[in-house]
Amino acid sequence: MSIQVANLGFPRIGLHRELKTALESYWSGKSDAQALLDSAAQLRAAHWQQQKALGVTYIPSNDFSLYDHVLDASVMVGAIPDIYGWEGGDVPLETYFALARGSSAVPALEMTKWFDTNYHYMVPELTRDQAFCLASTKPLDEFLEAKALGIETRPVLLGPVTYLKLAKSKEPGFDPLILLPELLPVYAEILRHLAVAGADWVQIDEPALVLDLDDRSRTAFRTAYDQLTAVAPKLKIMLTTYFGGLDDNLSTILRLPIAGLHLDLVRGPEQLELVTAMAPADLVLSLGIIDGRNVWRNDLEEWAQKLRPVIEARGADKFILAPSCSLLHVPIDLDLEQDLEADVKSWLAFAVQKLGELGALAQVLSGTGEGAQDKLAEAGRVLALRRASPKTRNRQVRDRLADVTSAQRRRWSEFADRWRLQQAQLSLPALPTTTIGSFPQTEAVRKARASHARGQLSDADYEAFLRKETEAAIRWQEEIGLDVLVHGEFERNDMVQYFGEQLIGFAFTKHGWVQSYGSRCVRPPIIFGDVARPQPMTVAWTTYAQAQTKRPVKGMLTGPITMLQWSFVRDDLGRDEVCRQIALALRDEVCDLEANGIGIIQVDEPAIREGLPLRRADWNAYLDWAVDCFRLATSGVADRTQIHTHMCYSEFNDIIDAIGRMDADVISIETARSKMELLEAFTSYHYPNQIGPGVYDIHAPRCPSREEILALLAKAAQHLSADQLWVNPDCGLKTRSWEEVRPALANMVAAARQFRAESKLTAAQ
Ligand SMILES: CN1c2c(nc(N)[nH]c2=O)NC[C@@H]1CNc1ccc(C(=O)N[C@@H](CCC(=O)N[C@@H](CCC(=O)N[C@@H](CCC(=O)O)C(=O)O)C(=O)O)C(=O)O)cc1
Ligand SMILES: N[C@@H](CCS)C(=O)O
Ligand SMILES: [Zn+2]
Repeated sequence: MSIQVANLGFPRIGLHRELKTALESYWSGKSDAQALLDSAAQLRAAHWQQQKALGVTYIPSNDFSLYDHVLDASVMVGAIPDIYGWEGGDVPLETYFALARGSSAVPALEMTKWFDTNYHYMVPELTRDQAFCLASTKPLDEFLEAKALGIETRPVLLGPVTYLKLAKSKEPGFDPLILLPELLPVYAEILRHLAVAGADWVQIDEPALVLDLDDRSRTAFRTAYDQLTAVAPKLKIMLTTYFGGLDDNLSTILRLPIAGLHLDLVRGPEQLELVTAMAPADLVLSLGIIDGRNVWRNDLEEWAQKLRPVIEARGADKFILAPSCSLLHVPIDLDLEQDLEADVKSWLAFAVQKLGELGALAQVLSGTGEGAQDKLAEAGRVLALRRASPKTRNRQVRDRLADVTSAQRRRWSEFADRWRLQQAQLSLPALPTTTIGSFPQTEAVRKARASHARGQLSDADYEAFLRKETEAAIRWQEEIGLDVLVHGEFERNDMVQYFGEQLIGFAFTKHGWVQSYGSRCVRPPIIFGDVARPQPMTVAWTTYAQAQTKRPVKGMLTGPITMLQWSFVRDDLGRDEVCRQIALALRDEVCDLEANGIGIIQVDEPAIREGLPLRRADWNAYLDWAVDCFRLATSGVADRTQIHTHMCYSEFNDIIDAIGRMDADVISIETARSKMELLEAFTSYHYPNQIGPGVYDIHAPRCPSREEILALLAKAAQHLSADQLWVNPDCGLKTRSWEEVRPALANMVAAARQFRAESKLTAAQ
């Protein structure tokens, strides 16, 4: 009996971001719906064929999405809020994209982070009297589409309990989980359709099972799977968990009448022994042994040794090999990368290579396939070379870190004293106005960078272009009367990649795109060695901008935790240690900016909340080192230098104490979208430092009026004292156009002035 390989999800965006191109062309009206649907179908077909060629037995379908799989689940169950005007029947593409991106008439659904990843999903919005119905048969359609191509697939559904746990309601005090009895019949209906169409297995994703669960949630799992397993006795359910171990939820799961259980053995390796000892003899175990969240080549021989006795004891037909989670979170194909250093490249595996690794391991464990054993030996040889490589260690960096003192993680004086000195230096008005850093990354900016990268635009011409953009941005900020200016980040491709490209210990890819949301992608850098900064990274552009104006220009850096969180991190050193190394490199940058006359420096940490471990028991350890790293990066400056930080996409309640301990002089946060609700965490904490609650929702194209901004400022002033407040947008403006940004920021400045005048506030206290 041979061991089979499963995949849980293939990246959707396409090797050359074909989905991005098709979506953006459709949205801009350059192509029609049919062209978009054709491109999507071509991508699905190519991905199924490729997985088949790689020897995957359980190939996923319905893992593809035009925008987001959680949104697809909402559409499948007909959970479409009334404002979108859907009246039943097929959900038009227009409605789907209105939910995803908003339209001139309606805002988009809220978007937030998918567990602890940098992928964003559209939050389901449910009401107490929510009715569900099967509004889309996408899982069935895609199963049949693959079947017509001669490919048997295993459809993927987002599980009903996780779906409800991710959902929100505008009605206070209502927990969407009470809607489970109404939701389950829709899941039952789609399962029946799949069974009739000939599906053998269905993969139902329940990543909520790796979270801390209360008894109600555990009962919900029992209710759901008791019912769903009875729907179509021949359709086997592979209950799929990932992003962590099951721990205290394990016994609940093992009592469910499911046919298969997928375990993330990368995040929860200890589960293997426990589950194989406790699981019913007929339960098929899908072993997630290849990291779907990282890019390192695997030690397959080690896995072979670990798995052999287990497989012998339980029987090969009771196991499937798989990645730990969907491969959505990794780039597609390493073979495309021609510029990576050969040794670093040999240490890596992207989605295609990972499926190849699983195939080789399955063959070795099954005793089939020629040459598979050689592949394992080759992997072992390469990994030994990686372990011995001098590229991964830097004595100076290690020595310097060993010598870090607690004084280096503390500013000289308390905030109140620092603030007095900063105010004497900067003379800012009350409610100072500023922005978060980036200005529109226009087509011209992206084109110039692309031609520069292709060698078609010289260094001198590219720099001249960027100087022109930066200077124009400074002039315009002066004109509209902003108090603290930014240089606009025109030279940056991405707030993490830009720094990764300049630091030692990082590698970066040309084609390693990973979907962040919708058509937007990022190329996470790869941290393979100790991190060091060979030379200043931002001083030239910041000082250039400062030289154009008498007003203060904020230096703009990405913080250590965000650099870590949005990169692929080496797996041979603790994340905390890697983060400390980045913090030291950034500390030097902060000090260099100060030495070059920059009086305000912002160190962005939008990913600090996302990095919070999924289990509460692990929170404090993480927050302690995360705060330490931020302080190490920012405490090397004099009291007169003002340190800002910025956070977005965050609920702050869970981390408010850590935010306090970060001790930034000023923090800007995203609050406009929640109409200042997110500010409550700061109010109840009595946050003592300065704070800029966002007053302009940058996710929507619409321009906020002066009155709207005034109302938000008044609300913020009810939460906090007016002399603590700054006025700024929710986040950077890189995804917006100048046509949208210009009037919005002018209104923001006008609103701040009016608020100051009406409240008789003068200089910041
Ligand atoms: C704040 N956010 C970020 C997150 N993660 C990051 N790593 N960075 C972030 O900023 N996570 C949370 C949020 C997510 N938000 C976003 C917002 C916007 C994007 C985005 O716009 N991504 C761009 C790609 C950005 C980039 O790398 N640009 C490069 C390459 C541009 C490009 O595609 N060039 C073309 C040629 C262009 C031409 O000729 O016109 C090419 O190379 O083929 C650059 O500007 O140089 C996107 O387009 O998806 C992401 C996350
Ligand atoms: N400085 C960055 C922060 C984004 S979270 C920007 O403005 O785009
Ligand atoms: Zn932001």
